[in-house]
Amino acid sequence: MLEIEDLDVGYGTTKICRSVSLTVGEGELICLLGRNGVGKTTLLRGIIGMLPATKGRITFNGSDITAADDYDRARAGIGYVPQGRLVFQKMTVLENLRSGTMIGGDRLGSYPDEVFSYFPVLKQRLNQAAGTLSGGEQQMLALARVLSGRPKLLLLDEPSEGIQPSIVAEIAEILQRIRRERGLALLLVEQNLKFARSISERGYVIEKGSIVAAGTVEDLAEDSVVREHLTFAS
Ligand SMILES: Nc1ncnc2c1ncn2[C@@H]1O[C@H](COP(=O)(O)OP(=O)(O)OP(=O)(O)O)[C@@H](O)[C@H]1O
Repeated sequence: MLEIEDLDVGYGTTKICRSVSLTVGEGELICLLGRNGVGKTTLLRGIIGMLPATKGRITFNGSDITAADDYDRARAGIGYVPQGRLVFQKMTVLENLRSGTMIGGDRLGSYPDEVFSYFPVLKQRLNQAAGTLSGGEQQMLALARVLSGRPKLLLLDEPSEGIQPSIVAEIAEILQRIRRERGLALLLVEQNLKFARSISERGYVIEKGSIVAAGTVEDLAEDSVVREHLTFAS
């Protein structure tokens, strides 16, 4: 579904990601692990079109999208939940959800009821300002908003950051369910190896902007890989 080949991405003349190659198959849950500041977010920004590729190619569902703008990539089915969640704090839960359906082409701003089957807590909070939700609820709202646009591939930037472990486990279960029921593919950026292991089968490790290891999550959880490239033990 997503194929990244030999990609360079950076800010202006500063190259951050170098010769990155990775794939995400249809319905696959893939993790990208790495310590702080190694280029994980930069790579996601390159995939969604916020930053231009200076080398390499991105193919999505058989189409070369390397030069496509961010709007067209979203319309093609790439959803993105940035680090820190970034919901509209002063808008209600309902207004936040409606903003997500714009990308799906539904300009009337309706939202699919099925998102409430995944996140029932949001249905009870529809008229509450998003900024008054707990961190875990805001993460669920950010996920639900993007899912309202019916993406085929979801890019998630450190969804477990700053969220209590029981909610992290709940989010992991919800993501598994969405994958089973909707065939959604996921590229999960994480530092939390335990969370990444709980939902992905395969993944990559990035260090200083380059992929330094790839394999099953069990391979990546080996002591030697963790010691050399990651922060968290399993
Ligand atoms: N807007 C920017 N302009 C210039 N450099 C940036 C910008 N954003 C990030 N960087 C630099 O790019 C490098 C990689 O940052 P990035 O946010 O991609 O790392 P990360 O792996 O996602 O880190 P974290 O886990 O801490 O979020 C860092 O050296 C960072 O300082």
